[in-house]
Amino acid sequence: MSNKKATYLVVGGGIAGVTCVETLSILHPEEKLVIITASSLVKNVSNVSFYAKTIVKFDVQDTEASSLLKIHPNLEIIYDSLKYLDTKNKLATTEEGVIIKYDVICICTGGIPKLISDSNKCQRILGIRDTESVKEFQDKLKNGRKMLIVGNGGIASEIVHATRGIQKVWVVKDDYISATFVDPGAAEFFQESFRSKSKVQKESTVLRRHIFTEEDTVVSINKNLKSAALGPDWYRKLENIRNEGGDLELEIVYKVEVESVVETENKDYALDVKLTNGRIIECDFVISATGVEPAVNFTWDQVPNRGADGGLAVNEFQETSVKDVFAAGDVASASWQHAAHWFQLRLWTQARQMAGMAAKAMHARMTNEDVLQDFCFELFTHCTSLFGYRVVLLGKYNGQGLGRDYEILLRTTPNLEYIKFVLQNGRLQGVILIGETDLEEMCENLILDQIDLTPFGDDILNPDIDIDDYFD
Ligand SMILES: Cc1cc2nc3c(=O)[nH]c(=O)nc-3n(C[C@H](O)[C@H](O)[C@H](O)COP(=O)(O)OP(=O)(O)OC[C@H]3O[C@@H](n4cnc5c(N)ncnc54)[C@H](O)[C@@H]3O)c2cc1C
Ligand SMILES: NC(=O)C1=CN([C@@H]2O[C@H](COP(=O)(O)OP(=O)(O)OC[C@H]3O[C@@H](n4cnc5c(N)ncnc54)[C@H](OP(=O)(O)O)[C@@H]3O)[C@@H](O)[C@H]2O)C=CC1
Repeated sequence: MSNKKATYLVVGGGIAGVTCVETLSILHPEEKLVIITASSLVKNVSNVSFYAKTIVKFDVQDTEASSLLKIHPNLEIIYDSLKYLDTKNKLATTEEGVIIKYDVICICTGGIPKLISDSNKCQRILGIRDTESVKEFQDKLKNGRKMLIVGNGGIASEIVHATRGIQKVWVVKDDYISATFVDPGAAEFFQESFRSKSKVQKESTVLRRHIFTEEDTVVSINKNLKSAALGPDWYRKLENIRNEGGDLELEIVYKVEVESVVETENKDYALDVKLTNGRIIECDFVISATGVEPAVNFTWDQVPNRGADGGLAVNEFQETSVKDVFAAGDVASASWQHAAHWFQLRLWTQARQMAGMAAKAMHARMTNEDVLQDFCFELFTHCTSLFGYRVVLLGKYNGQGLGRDYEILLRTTPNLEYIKFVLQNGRLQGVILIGETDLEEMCENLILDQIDLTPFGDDILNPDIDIDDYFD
């Protein structure tokens, strides 16, 4: 057992933990900082590019934790896991018995996959989170003939897009695909592109305005780690597996869930998966891409308040209900009063933004300064790629929380672009941009400034009019 002392203690080597260390190394390099990381590889952000003020795209790689020593002269890395936190005496104890006395601490322990209920009984139900789980998936892909994918968010969409040479049954709760990120129209746009496969073929542009009615579906946004979560482009590791067979059939089963998974003996396939509509699907294995739950995997003298999703409830400065205990990334639950166009989704970008905010607030606590919440929490932004297309989501892109009183303006060109504006009282509330639309900056401004767009009518999305000219 050894005792150590640090002004700042950060727990976790994912994007949140590393960002917190990096920000503190700029703000307070002269103070002692300790990071506890369970893995020698930590996450590193590079090639940061700004599409607009708040719309950021970046690459994420694994890097040796020791590389952090170069940026912070007073950093100590402890390769271990946090076991117990005594917040009254400000003592953190690791699995190996190291005790660290800290002044302020930031918990960045991430999340774990939230799997379907039979997963504890069956080895053939996999979740994807880290490099180890992808290796297991790769092995199953090499030998499998048929997989069932359950879930309708980021991971399921990427797996369906990236895997070849294996039969896929995609089971979704909704009546369209990729519901976490897009609306039924965008889902149809993606499916059209699966069908035609030819993305270069330019077809006629369709522009339409849609008044939201009772019949329409409101798309609701939901809700012992060894290494950090994967991120953009992880699925490229799947692309070369079993591609000799070419594309096999993809079947999408809508509006159902998995009721049970039973391992079979002496049958062609190892699993019988029973769906809530009574159908039984035989397959080799199941991918449960059904979301993430916060990883609060250590004990405390006093447990801070939790959010509805089980995460550590944090205020706008990322502080939990226990003084001097901060939290950021997937483990945190954003419990402040959100700005009109922001909400929480567990994403790289938000892990990075929360951790930067936590570091600033921790520094302010140590130096008795005031701090303001960062501007990035004014607007939800997400840049990603789905089914081979660039996707940018801004604000209330699916009308989240807008009730039934909003309009949708759409412009779509099959295989090229899909643009959706969500308007309320003539003002832009959210946007889905699929393809190379070059509209990110204009949309960001229109949402943040809440300009009344009524005078422009449908011209706001007319491809023959350069709308930027209106605002010059
Ligand atoms: C397959 C996949 C693809 C994704 N793709 C994207 C994407 O394209 N775009 C996007 O924006 N987001 C994506 N995400 C989400 C993104 O990866 C997460 O939101 C982000 O990584 C969360 O970062 P974090 O630092 O909070 O958590 P994590 O990355 O989970 O890091 C937590 C770290 O804490 C460590 N830890 C846990 N418990 C302890 C403990 N007790 N003591 C010490 N250390 C501990 C873990 O080992 C880990 O290193 C993806 C996630 C997955 C799983
Ligand atoms: N490109 C990107 O930005 C990517 C981001 N990620 C991130 O990684 C994390 C994990 O990804 P993922 O697992 O796809 O999580 P997501 O939260 O993206 O999606 C989970 C999906 O599973 C559904 N679901 C939840 N429980 C069940 C159930 N019991 N049966 C059937 N469906 C269910 C959810 O529906 P409902 O919402 O109705 O509960 C939702 O459609 C997320 O934070 C995600 O944002 C992952 C991959 C790519």
